[in-house]
Amino acid sequence: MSIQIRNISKNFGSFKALQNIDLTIKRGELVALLGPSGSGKTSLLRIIAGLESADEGTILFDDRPTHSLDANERQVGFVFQHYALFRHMTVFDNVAYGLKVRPRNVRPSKAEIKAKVEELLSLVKLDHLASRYPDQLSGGQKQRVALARALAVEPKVLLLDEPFGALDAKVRKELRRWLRKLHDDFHITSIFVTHDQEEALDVADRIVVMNEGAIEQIGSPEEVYDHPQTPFVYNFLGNVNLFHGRLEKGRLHHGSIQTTLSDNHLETSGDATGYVRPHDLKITRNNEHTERILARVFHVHAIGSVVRVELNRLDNNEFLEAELTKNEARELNLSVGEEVYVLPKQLKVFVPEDFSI
Ligand SMILES: Nc1ncnc2c1ncn2[C@@H]1O[C@H](COP(=O)(O)OP(=O)(O)OP(=O)(O)O)[C@@H](O)[C@H]1O
Repeated sequence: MSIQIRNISKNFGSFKALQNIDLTIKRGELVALLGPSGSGKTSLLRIIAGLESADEGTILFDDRPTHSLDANERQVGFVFQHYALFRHMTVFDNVAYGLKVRPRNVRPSKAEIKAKVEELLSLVKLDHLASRYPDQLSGGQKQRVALARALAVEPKVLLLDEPFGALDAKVRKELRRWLRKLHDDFHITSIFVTHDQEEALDVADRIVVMNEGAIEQIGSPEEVYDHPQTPFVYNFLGNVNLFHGRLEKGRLHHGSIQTTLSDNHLETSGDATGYVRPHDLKITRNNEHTERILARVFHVHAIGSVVRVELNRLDNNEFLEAELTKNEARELNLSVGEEVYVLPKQLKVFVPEDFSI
């Protein structure tokens, strides 16, 4: 099922929770709604689900307005942050529930329900726990039951609201892989809400970045991470170094340095901020480059697959963070306190007239 979200707005009193949201989700896509707390993700999901009504706008499922569809026709499956399993039912009965309560004329036979539930439980690797009750399961296991239960009724759309939010980091990672795999197997059009950028980047086909009730950017994980269109997206998706300065004739003047810009800012002049990802800062001892920034190594964190280097600029005393691979770090062999040169390999400039920085 494809989903079209057209010009959706929602107010709570005078508060604008959603403003003119337009978004098309293709059949079979897995889309993440990503944004900070209060950005409107859950409100949008609830409107798509029909649990909440919009003040303006329309939602279409396969080109049909959802307000003309009753709950059964929508065929939406849900998974919420808090498992919402029936405590007095076994795992098996929880998964079977949606099928058992179907009207008699469309209800599968007992044997068909049993086969379906067993298939789903084996898919989420919980077949050995079918006769347990929710209280006898870990949080991760409960969420897998919730996923199996949502899938049992063969929904056309799967909506997940922070499905792994209450779980610890390791279990979250494992369940992310589950979600991706289930999605690849079933190709159900799915939307999941998260405030965790890593989760969105890891799992989604496309990410919708939300801020203050509006969409900041829509794109593949690579697009939103490598080519943020707004300062907000830069800040929200990963670490970034800011170079506050002035733009003049295609150069950003910051501290005592001028950096020549690759993008089109030749016509603009005035205050501006340069954004550079930590892995786009090159550290060198070579003093030949005219646009180099002199900095002192402040700290080297060598934990994990990347080496993070904190640097203190000597011209304006601001701090920078660079990321090196283990090999680069080994070759450079930096010592805390030594002076080095820093060069931005890629720098994106935003001017405050366009965005509030
Ligand atoms: N029923 C309501 N009445 C009044 N305000 C509401 C209601 N529901 C949501 N809001 C407000 O709308 C804004 C958006 O809420 P929403 O739950 O959609 O955000 P969110 O991005 O999902 O945040 P979180 O990650 O914290 O769940 C918030 O400021 C919230 O306080």
